[in-house]
Amino acid sequence: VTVKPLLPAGPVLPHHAGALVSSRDSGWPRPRQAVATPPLPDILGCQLALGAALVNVQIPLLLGQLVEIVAKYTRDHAGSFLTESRSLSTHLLLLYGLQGLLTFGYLVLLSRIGERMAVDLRRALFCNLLRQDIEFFDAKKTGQLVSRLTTDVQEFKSSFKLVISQGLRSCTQVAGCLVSLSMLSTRLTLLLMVATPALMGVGTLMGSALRKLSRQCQEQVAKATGVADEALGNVRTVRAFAMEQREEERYGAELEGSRCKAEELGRGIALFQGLSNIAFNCMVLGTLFVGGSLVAGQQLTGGDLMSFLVASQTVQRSMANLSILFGQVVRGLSAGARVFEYMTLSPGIPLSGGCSLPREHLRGSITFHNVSFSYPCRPSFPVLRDFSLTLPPGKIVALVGQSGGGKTTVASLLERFYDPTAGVVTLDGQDLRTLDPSWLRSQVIGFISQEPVLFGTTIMENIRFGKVDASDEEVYAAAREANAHEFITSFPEGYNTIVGERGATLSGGQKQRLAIARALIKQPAVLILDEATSALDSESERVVQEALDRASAGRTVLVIAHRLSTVRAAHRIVVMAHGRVCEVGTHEELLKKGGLYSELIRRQALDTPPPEAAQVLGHRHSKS
Ligand SMILES: Nc1ncnc2c1ncn2[C@@H]1O[C@H](COP(=O)(O)OP(=O)(O)OP(=O)(O)O)[C@@H](O)[C@H]1O
Repeated sequence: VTVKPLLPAGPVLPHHAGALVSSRDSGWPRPRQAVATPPLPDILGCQLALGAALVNVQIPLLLGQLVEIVAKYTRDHAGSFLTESRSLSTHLLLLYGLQGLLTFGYLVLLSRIGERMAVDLRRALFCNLLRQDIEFFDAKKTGQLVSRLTTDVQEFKSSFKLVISQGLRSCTQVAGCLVSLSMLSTRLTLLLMVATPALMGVGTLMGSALRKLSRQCQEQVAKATGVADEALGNVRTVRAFAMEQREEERYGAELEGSRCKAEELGRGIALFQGLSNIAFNCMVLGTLFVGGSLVAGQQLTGGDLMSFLVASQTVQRSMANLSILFGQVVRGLSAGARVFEYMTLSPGIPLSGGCSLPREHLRGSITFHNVSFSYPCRPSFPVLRDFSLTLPPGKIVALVGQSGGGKTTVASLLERFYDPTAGVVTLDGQDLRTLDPSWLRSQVIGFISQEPVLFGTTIMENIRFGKVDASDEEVYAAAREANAHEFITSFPEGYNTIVGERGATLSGGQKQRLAIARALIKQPAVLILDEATSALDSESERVVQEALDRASAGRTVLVIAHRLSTVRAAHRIVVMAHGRVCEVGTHEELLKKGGLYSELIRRQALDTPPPEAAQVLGHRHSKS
């Protein structure tokens, strides 16, 4: 027995801008440990943003001084305007240049930091999601998980970027300009401090109503997209039922709903813009009016009034930015919380770690000892009760019983998708819980289900999914064993044929044979066939069954079957009812016994079309 250390059960956290290191354990890249101190680009980005804001505070003051010189020449017409204004203009030009450079610098850095952070978050989240227990996926919708990977990370990244680019800049500008303003004129500043928050309050109220409307608008668009997605994704069903017209109408109705909402939002934004233009212009007029009377009373110079106007505009713009930013930050934080909620989840069954048995000593004997089990999402509904079963090495055991009786659940426990609530499952006498799950799944057990899922890549890659490092020769051998080589080579692109999304360009029988090749390439000691031929027509079934019979030789095989005609050859047939084993024997023994199995056979014969029924019944009569 070789023992691998258990992977740390803790969450996978992203390294902020970090590269990933490959983990041999899982085959998935895992992020390096999170670093405690912020990396250099973050600090530099903040410093540049701060610098740009401080330069912005300086500019109104210099503009005021320039206006003073202009006013002086308008009054006196003496001396050289160019000479007097040269140094100030050069200073301003330099500040403009510096401000542009700093803005360029911090935006580049910010974009770099933000994008890398988003990639790190997505990778770490995806990595952690793939590690979760199957029960986690039972309870969650795929769309919800994908949305955390896309929309939520995007929202979190945007608000992070906004906090630094706008938040830091706006706060610095508000603080700096308020100091400048109070130095220019205390009375005007007090007036501004009363008027601005009042206007901001009204603006914030209107803004939150608009945001609510915008959310409703997005939800309506998402609804319309959902309808289109469903119709396009299930186009075959839509075509088969000639429901194109109805789907068009459904989509049209949702689109109409989103148009109404979007127009309402447009009207709201227009009103907001119109009112805020009036408010800002009134503020300018008010400042000019009060400031002008101060200038007339020689309490303020014309240049100072100009500085005040520019600086007060900067304060108003910055405060407006901050109020928008607030809503964005709240949304970003809740998106971040949703992302981190899944990133800090730890699976109950680790992906890898534990013992593995050397291949030469592996016999493939499986035993369920008094296993009881309920699905975690339905804990009060027992699926298996005191269930005991032995799969002898190299033998075929068939599991039959009523639909919903728990047959697939037995296979899921064997794959260790779940752990039993009570009792033990063993492989060659070793409790499955002590064995390395990734070794068990990738090297011991081959699973072939009723509806095989293929990936939208080449046939070669799909078969190699069973053994990542398999050579081309191994792939060909597995395909031959699965009766698939012939049809694959008949395609113009052969093994490089792209199978389409979920294998849509292949027939059911072809998909199933690729799934068999994919399972066989790992040379599993134990094979689970869960209703593997039930979705096929009789000709495909014959070809697939032939491949399965060949694959079953010398392996421990668990066949789960509805159609009892497919399990007659099994070394042992186990009949399940109410989560327990109620009969065990060969086909003949069970027929002789006249219990549940013979009842199932009788019922199936009645349901089966005449020729097959005759065959089943004929077989039954000849044996009994
Ligand atoms: N992921 C799940 N979460 C909760 N309950 C489940 C889950 N999968 C199956 N069940 C329930 O467990 C019971 C056994 O299901 P299972 O799929 O094992 O039956 P089965 O014998 O394989 O049925 P069939 O022959 O129809 O495929 C059923 O009542 C089913 O509703």
